[in-house]
Amino acid sequence: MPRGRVIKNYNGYYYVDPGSGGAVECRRRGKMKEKILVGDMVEFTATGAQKGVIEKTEPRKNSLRRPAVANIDAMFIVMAAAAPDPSRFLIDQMLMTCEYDGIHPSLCFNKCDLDKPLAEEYAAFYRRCGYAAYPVSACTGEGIDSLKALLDGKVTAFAGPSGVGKSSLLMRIIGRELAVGKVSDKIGRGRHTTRHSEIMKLREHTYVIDTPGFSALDFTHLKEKEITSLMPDLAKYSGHCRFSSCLHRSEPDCSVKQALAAGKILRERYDTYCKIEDSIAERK
Ligand SMILES: Nc1nc2c(ncn2[C@@H]2O[C@H](COP(=O)(O)OP(=O)(O)OP(=O)(O)O)[C@@H](O)[C@H]2O)c(=O)[nH]1
Ligand SMILES: [Zn+2]
Repeated sequence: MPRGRVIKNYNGYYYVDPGSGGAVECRRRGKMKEKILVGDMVEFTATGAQKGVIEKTEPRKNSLRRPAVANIDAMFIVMAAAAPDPSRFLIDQMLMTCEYDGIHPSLCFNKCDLDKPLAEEYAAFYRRCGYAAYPVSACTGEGIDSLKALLDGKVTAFAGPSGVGKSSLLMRIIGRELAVGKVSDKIGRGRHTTRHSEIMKLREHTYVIDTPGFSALDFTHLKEKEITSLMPDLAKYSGHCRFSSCLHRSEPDCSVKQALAAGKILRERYDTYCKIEDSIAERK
């Protein structure tokens, strides 16, 4: 049975990319119970020229909750070096949201043409926390080629707050390379149009996804212990405290506090942890 990747879900149709020959417009088999997400690998029966019926979805390796997309190989959180100014707390929350969905993201600091030293500083900071980070400029094209090289053979999602230049960046990346999908349509869409997650095919085996509506999780429903598990740089130390119930605040022999004092955990990251831990405690 032919298989392919769902690249778009629109008006009850699923558009499935079988790898070559263009997208196949599919309905789902009525008796199918499972939800079909953009990004899912599916098996389908061909029913006509570029038409088919999805019979089955294959197991997912991961999925984002909002927007619901499956099987992401890589994810970039896009922030601007300036205009709007980056907020470490927001960046941390977005990173943690990806980790919660089982995706270890990377970062792009766009608009590096506005403040190169700041973009570099932010990137260096997050590299120290264990995240790949790249200063780029959608305007001047700086850093775009190295970013493009990272996309090869993967499905890469881009997420970020409004105004950071995510659309401009995607436009730069996709440029003339686009093989499938109507990107000018997509990128040119007005601010008030509902945006769907849609996978854009750059070349064989290489796809990018815009993730409109991606926003930070509400962490207050998590257990305090889960918070460190979403921060790999803290998680590395959190299992070694004297008390297994340690919240890494004022407890004695806390290995997180020791790592903080030794500069192995960065102060701003610990501050994020405390801020979220406080919000959980307040909610109780
Ligand atoms: N200086 C500079 N400005 C940029 C760059 N990239 C984008 N911009 C500008 O930033 C503004 C926002 O860019 P968009 O691409 O619309 O940003 P977005 O993140 O897609 O925003 P939403 O559509 O609201 O999600 C526009 O005025 C762009 O011209 C860049 O690399 N440098
Ligand atoms: Zn501790």
